Amino acid sequence: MNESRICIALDFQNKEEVKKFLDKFENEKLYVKVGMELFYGEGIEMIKLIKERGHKIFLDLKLHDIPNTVKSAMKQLAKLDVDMINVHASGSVAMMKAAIEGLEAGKTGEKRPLCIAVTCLTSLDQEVLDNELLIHEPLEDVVLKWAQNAKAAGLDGVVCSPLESRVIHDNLGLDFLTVTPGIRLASDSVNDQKRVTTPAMARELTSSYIVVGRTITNADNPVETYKEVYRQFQGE
Ligand SMILES: O=c1ccn([C@@H]2O[C@H](COP(=O)(O)O)[C@@H](O)[C@H]2O)c(=O)[nH]1
Repeated sequence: MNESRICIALDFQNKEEVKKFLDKFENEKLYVKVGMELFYGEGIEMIKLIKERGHKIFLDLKLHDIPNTVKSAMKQLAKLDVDMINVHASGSVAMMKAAIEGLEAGKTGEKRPLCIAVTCLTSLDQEVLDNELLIHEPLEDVVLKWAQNAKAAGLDGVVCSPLESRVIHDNLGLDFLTVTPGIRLASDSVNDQKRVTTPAMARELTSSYIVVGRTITNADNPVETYKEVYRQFQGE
């Protein structure tokens, strides 16, 4: 099975839970996402364990600070040799350029990890932009502008919802990655997400990668649910 465009969010508390989950997939090579919950709990050892098992890793720490701090942090994180890493686009073009400089300075081999920028979190909608963040532009325009900034800074793509994937690809090209959380099967609860689609819709809307957490990790049968997500995203 070609799993590489489906990224499973390993939002677990500790390595025992992760091992139990990964064991269900036996010899399947996965693309997994390690976020704040797991990395703050288990740290670098968790990354090593997942890599030893041969899985690809998106390290989702969403860096957001002044350029100098982000550059130094990325130099350290580059040593972990993960496949993908990220920052917040709202940190500015200067901050995103600094992230790339840090990754280049710290990389262990020829290639640095892919670096992508979070645009508007998939838990936000127009109402939050307008009333809490005082951003009065249409959400899609904000996402596109921040994606343009990310590309100008030399990043490889963005995190957005599948709903903005097509406008980004139309404007910035298909090679510019859209990594899209906010994925739910039709029968799922949306939980705290606001901008969601099914895997089938994400495929139609040109998502480069989909990020899937609770739909798979909370399923009665995570392997079967993963296969269902895979079938939909492949258009089978
Ligand atoms: O805009 C964003 C950025 C990151 N995420 C992360 O993706 C997963 C989604 O989990 P679900 O359980 O499928 O909702 C989670 O780890 C988030 O931190 C996001 O949802 N939206």
